[in-house]
Amino acid sequence: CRKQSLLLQIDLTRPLVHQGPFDVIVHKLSDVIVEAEQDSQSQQLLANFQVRSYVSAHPATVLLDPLPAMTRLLDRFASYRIMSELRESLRGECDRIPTNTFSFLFFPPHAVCKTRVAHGSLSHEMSLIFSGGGLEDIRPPCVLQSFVNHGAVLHKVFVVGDRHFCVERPSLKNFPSGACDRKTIFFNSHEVSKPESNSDLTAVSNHTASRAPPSSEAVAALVGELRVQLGMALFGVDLIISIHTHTLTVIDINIFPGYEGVPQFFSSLLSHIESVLDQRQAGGGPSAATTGL
Ligand SMILES: Nc1ncnc2c1ncn2[C@@H]1O[C@H](COP(=O)(O)OP(=O)(O)OP(=O)(O)O)[C@@H](O)[C@H]1O
Ligand SMILES: [Mg+2]
Repeated sequence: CRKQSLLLQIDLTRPLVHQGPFDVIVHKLSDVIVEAEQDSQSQQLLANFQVRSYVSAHPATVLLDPLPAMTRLLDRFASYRIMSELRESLRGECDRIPTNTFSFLFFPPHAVCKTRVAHGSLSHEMSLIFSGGGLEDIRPPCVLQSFVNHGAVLHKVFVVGDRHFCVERPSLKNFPSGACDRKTIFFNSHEVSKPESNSDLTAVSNHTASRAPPSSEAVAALVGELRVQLGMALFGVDLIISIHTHTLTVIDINIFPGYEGVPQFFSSLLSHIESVLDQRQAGGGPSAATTGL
């Protein structure tokens, strides 16, 4: 009967309850949830969707991904907490994942300032500050992350259930370490780390270190741990490798990232859905099924 399954696009202008029944709902509501705080049209879309009440009325429906898990990642405070817990839990297995928590007691050479809200168009407006004086330029609520020189290479890991794929993207270039009086640089993250990005901020000098990819064991350990901690199946992790210490730093965890650069996305998603439905049939129960694991 699975062979006869249908793929339906949900019509957000009609109540979800009139459109099912669904075995699995795959959604990308993160931006709509953030925009609904300001925008009445997005509020209306969410009101129509009513996925929470749909899932409580249909507990066997698998939601990819569950809203509480996903909503947590809309707040960079929460995702940075997850990143630092990750470091603790991987300490034994993988010493290559260092701290990226920021201490206000010691101003690091440079810091990247990001909005607290992690989704929506404003969340990509960032700044790079070079001294304690640069703190005057930041607009709370925000988070500060130590800037790591990483040779202008970003490694984006795309997770689909138990599979993951790694692609390289442009990234911020290296800056000379040490105290300096350089002015704060304001940038939009999409100008530096999209496949087509071509910004002065990503221009690489001849002295850039060679681009060794991250260790596949380290990435697998990291992804495995994150799947458990997040309870999500569709997420991305952005990694950089320090040119000085060669350690990996997690700089970002993304909800349902743009999988355009992953040709295997659709087949991996289908096979993940098959395995979740098989678990459900075998009596895995709704709570196991809705975790998206
Ligand atoms: N700690 C850091 N050290 C060095 N560069 C950083 C750091 N954090 C961010 N960057 C640079 O800024 C870019 C954007 O950062 P980040 O991934 O947090 O933004 P985003 O807007 O959340 O991204 P996404 O498009 O994945 O949603 C990175 O791709 C990288 O080039
Ligand atoms: Mg990112």
